Formats: sequence, structure tokens, C-alpha cells
Amino acid sequence: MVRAGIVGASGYAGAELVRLLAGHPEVELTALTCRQDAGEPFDRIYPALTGWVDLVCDAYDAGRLADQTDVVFTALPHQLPMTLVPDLLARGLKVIDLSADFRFQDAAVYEAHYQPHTAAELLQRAVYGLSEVFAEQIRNADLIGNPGCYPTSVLLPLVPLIEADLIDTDLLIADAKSGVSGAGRGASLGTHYCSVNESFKAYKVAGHRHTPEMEAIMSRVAGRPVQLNFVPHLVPMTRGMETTIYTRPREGVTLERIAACLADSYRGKSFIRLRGAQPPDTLHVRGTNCCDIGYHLDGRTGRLVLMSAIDNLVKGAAGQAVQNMNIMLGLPETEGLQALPCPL
Ligand SMILES: NC(=O)C1=CN([C@@H]2O[C@H](COP(=O)(O)OP(=O)(O)OC[C@H]3O[C@@H](n4cnc5c(N)ncnc54)[C@H](OP(=O)(O)O)[C@@H]3O)[C@@H](O)[C@H]2O)C=CC1
Ligand SMILES: CC(=O)N[C@@H](CCC(=O)OP(=O)(O)O)C(=O)O
Repeated sequence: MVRAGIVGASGYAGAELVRLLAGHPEVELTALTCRQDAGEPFDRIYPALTGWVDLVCDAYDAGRLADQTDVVFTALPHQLPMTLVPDLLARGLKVIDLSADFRFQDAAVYEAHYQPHTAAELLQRAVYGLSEVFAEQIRNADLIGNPGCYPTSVLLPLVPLIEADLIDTDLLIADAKSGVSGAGRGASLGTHYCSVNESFKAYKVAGHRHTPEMEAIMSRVAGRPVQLNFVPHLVPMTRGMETTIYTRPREGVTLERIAACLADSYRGKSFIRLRGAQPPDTLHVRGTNCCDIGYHLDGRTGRLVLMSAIDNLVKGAAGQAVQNMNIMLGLPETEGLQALPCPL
């Protein structure tokens, strides 16, 4: 059995990790840490898991984590993991970080959008955990920078098409909508019930810090700089993310070629479900690690519309982190992630 610990277990991504790892047949969940709720039984913070998880959330202690675990998930706000991860790695642990601290290879790009990086020497060692795309590198990694939820939903439909040079990378527009759990558990004015109920709005228009994360990966895959117009929206649902992307196929590229490229790239990848022209629906992926992808060629304008749906807390965070752990440890990629979706 693999012994796993979660740092920040009281947060939404941390709690989702607890749910998934408590049901993982190859994992023993041995340590949970949190800050304000330290000393509390986990099932008092999240009563839904009563009967499944009987651990107490301890205060953070690196020595104890090293004694009790083999792999640690850090589900903390950006800026904190970079202060803890060097020590965890030095103690021989494998680390999967859900924040942005280890998602960038270039410290200058991180620093332009976040804050000074205090562990920049680890950025070349960290692997970007977009599981279906970077599985080979993930297999040999001891530090994963788990992708953001928006980047997961944008990159999975686009990366194969950019890699195969089938689309015009000078026209890339992504319009994404997220459930409110994407903002975390902390109360705020922007996520207050009265601010989001029966409301639907764009935010951080053309200024969201996931844009440089997506551009860095697309540029790496394309071998040249790629830019994206990205606009996130907040929708009044608890979990789920739908993304619609507008681009143009290269001259002579048909919809059949687009479909074949996606099918070839994702053949045998259990969590990618290609839906053809049928628009993906957040309800169909709720609670699962699936990314459903649809595609449609607008014959009138010649533009290609790509659509994706994920659960922001699962494929967008905790589920992909568990998938990455499976790959790192040589376990079947789908282990612990096979619960069937609720059909309604
Ligand atoms: N929510 C989502 O859909 C996604 C989240 N992520 C990333 O996952 C990480 C966690 O996000 P999420 O779960 O949403 O956030 P939450 O705010 O829900 O949880 C944050 C966790 O970190 C703890 N924490 C906060 N500040 C400190 C501190 N100073 N010292 C120690 N612990 C602290 C919190 O405990 P306490 O409350 O006691 O402070 C809590 O356990 C973030 O980096 C986020 O960007 C990535 C993809 C999707
Ligand atoms: C709805 C909402 O507020 N979403 C968050 C994205 C959360 C996430 O996945 O991103 P990081 O891990 O990069 O913070 C936001 O827009 O900042």
C-alpha cells in the first residue's frame, strides 16, 4: 500500500483528495493537515465522509509527514507550497502540488503573474501534470505541478491539434465558465450567495493568471510563441466547468481530420470522452475525472468550435492529481478514479 498525506485537507481541493484517496484500493490515507481546524476530526469538517475517514487533521509537521507517508499532496494557496516543498523532497517524499507554484518552467513568467519564487531551482525538476499529454515525464518525476482547472479544460482539446499543426494558432479564443467551488472554501464578497445566485458574469477579462500557464504549454507544444484570448466566467453552480474555444482550421483541414487527430491522440485514454458535435455537459462529468470534448465546424464562417466539460474539483484538481500519482507510482492510471458518473 502507498501511504498518502494531504496538506490543506480542509480546503475544497484537499477534501476532494480525501474522498478519492479514501476509496483508492492501493492507497492508505495516513496523514491530513490543516491550519484553522487543526485537531479536528476530518469528518467533523466534512460530515459527508463520516464512516469512511476517521483521521484527525493535524497541524503541519514535515518530520511527521516524512515518517507517515510516501507521497504528499499539497492543496494550499499559491506561495505557500514553494516554502514547504523543498524540505518534503529532501526528506525523500514524492510531492504533487495543486497550486501554481511548480507549473511554470520559467521563473520570470511565474514572477510576472504571481510573486517572487523562493524555490525556482525546482522548476526544471517539476513536471507539468497534464496527465494525458505528459505521462512519460510524469512517470519519472518526484514533483508534479498539477495544472489549473481552466488550463486543463482548454489544453486537452487544443494540444493535439496544435501539435499536429491543424489549426491557426493566430486565432485562439477560449471562453470558460466555472462553478463557484473553483474559488475555494473561504468566504468572500464575490462568491457570497447573493453575488452568485441567478448571476452569470465574466471576470478578470483578458487578465486571468491562467492565461500565461496555458500559453506556456501551447508554445512548448507548438515550438513557437502562441497567444490566447481567455475570458473566465462564474456560474451559479457548485462544481463544474464548461469551456468553448473558437479557432480556424488550417487551409484544407476538414472536420474529419480534426476528429481523427483527437481520436488518435486520446485512443486508450479512459478519461477523455470524444462527443463529436454533441455539446459536452458539466452534469455528465460531475464527480468524475472525465474530460468530455465536442467539436463543430461552422460551415458559414469556416471556424472550428471546440467544447470541453470537466469537474473543476476532479479532473481540474484532485482527480488529475490522483491520476498523476498513479502514473508516478506505476499503478494503473484509472485506479481509484473509476466511480461511475451519476446519470442525472
Ligand atoms: N478549487 C478548485 O477548483 C481548484 C483549486 N486548485 C488549487 O488548489 C489549491 C487549494 O485550493 P482550494 O482547495 O480551492 O482552496 P481552499 O481555500 O478551499 O483551501 C485552502 C487550504 O489551504 C489551507 N491554508 C490556507 N492558508 C494557509 C496558511 N497560511 N497556512 C496553512 N494552510 C493554509 C486552508 O486551511 P485554513 O482554512 O485552515 O486556512 C485550506 O485547507 C490552490 O492552490 C488552488 O489554486 C487548483 C485547481 C482547481
Ligand atoms: C471560480 C474561480 O474563482 N476560479 C479560480 C480558479 C481556481 C484554480 O483552479 O486555479 P489555481 O489553482 O490556479 O488558483 C480563479 O479564477 O482564480
